[in-house]
Amino acid sequence: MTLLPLQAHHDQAQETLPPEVYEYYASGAGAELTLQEQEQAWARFRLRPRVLRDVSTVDLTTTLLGTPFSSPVAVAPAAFQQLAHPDGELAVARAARATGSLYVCSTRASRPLEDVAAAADGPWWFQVYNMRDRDLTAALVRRAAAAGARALVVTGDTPVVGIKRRVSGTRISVPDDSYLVNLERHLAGLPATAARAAAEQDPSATVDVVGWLREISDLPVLVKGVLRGDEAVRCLDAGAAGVVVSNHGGRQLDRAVPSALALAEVVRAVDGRGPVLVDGGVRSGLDCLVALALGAAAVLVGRPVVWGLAADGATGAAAALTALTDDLAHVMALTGAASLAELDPSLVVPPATGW
Ligand SMILES: Cc1cc2nc3c(=O)[nH]c(=O)nc-3n(C[C@H](O)[C@H](O)[C@H](O)COP(=O)(O)O)c2cc1C
Ligand SMILES: CC(C)CC(=O)C(=O)O
Repeated sequence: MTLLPLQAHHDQAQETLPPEVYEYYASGAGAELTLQEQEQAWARFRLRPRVLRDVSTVDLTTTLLGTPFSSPVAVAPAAFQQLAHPDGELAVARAARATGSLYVCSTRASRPLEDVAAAADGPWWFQVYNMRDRDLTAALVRRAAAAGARALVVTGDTPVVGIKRRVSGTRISVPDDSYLVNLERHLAGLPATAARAAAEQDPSATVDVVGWLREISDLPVLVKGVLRGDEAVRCLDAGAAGVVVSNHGGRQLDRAVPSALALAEVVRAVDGRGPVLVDGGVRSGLDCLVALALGAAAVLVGRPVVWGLAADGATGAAAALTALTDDLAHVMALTGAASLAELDPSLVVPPATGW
């Protein structure tokens, strides 16, 4: 069940955003089976609480790749946030700073990276789309590193962009000044269509991209979009510092397994070699609790932050993060856990069958 403040943001965004923009954010690929199943999948787990523990204070602080955060609820990378609110990524970065959450900035940010970094004014990570023009990718990554990104998150599930039928009739055409804001200076006056072609994801990219990104940036690299244990190991063997279990919010391969059902296998396979983060359909403290108990180091949220942004700028995005964090603290108390270290798989009963 979606937390009430998140539902209110969603409803307000749906009422106020131009319909094609709302549909762009809300939609999933194909018949949207993964999109639908994703939220429900978290609710298929049951809990085995502990009793009579001192939960007078619940400590949600955590550390990711050596950086402390106030909460394990983090902001997933989401493209073109200026379509939701004029402040776009700046507002979301400010929201993450206000709540002490990790902010992951998308390659498709619609505000200049350096301005986003200044708004984040603290630890943030940069999501990388490996573009057809490698020099363009390298230039952007170097700028992100220079602006203070502490890690790179390379998205592995988007060799080509999933077809969202809902928007295919009225496909939003992202204006060039939003699309190219971070790219055009590296593209030496190419016309907009050629620039956008150079900036497409490169479908020939392999896991070698992990080593390349490390080399050019000197930053730890995580791979996002992992849904199998063996693939997680392949990424780590290629030099990844961690992985993000994700199906891109149901926007890429329809019928991909919900993240909730992939997480335990990936955690087992990674076996402590690096952090495993997760996203997809997280809409309540209980969803976060299940993810953390199964071994996630942090839980990223995509659409709820976008709806908060659309509803009320930085204040709305921060309210979404705070609502999730407060709800997590509440259900942790009910589970008998006073800190994240007290969450473990024994608290969770998985669904009776795989699916
Ligand atoms: C509108 C939108 C844009 C997104 N843009 C990106 C992106 O630029 N890069 C990326 O790696 N993932 C992107 N994602 C996927 C999110 O990072 C995340 O995996 C997903 O939204 C999580 O699911 P949730 O929205 O159900 O929380 C996007 C998701 C949405 C909804
Ligand atoms: C440009 C797109 C691939 C951005 C994205 O990741 C998405 O819309 O899901």
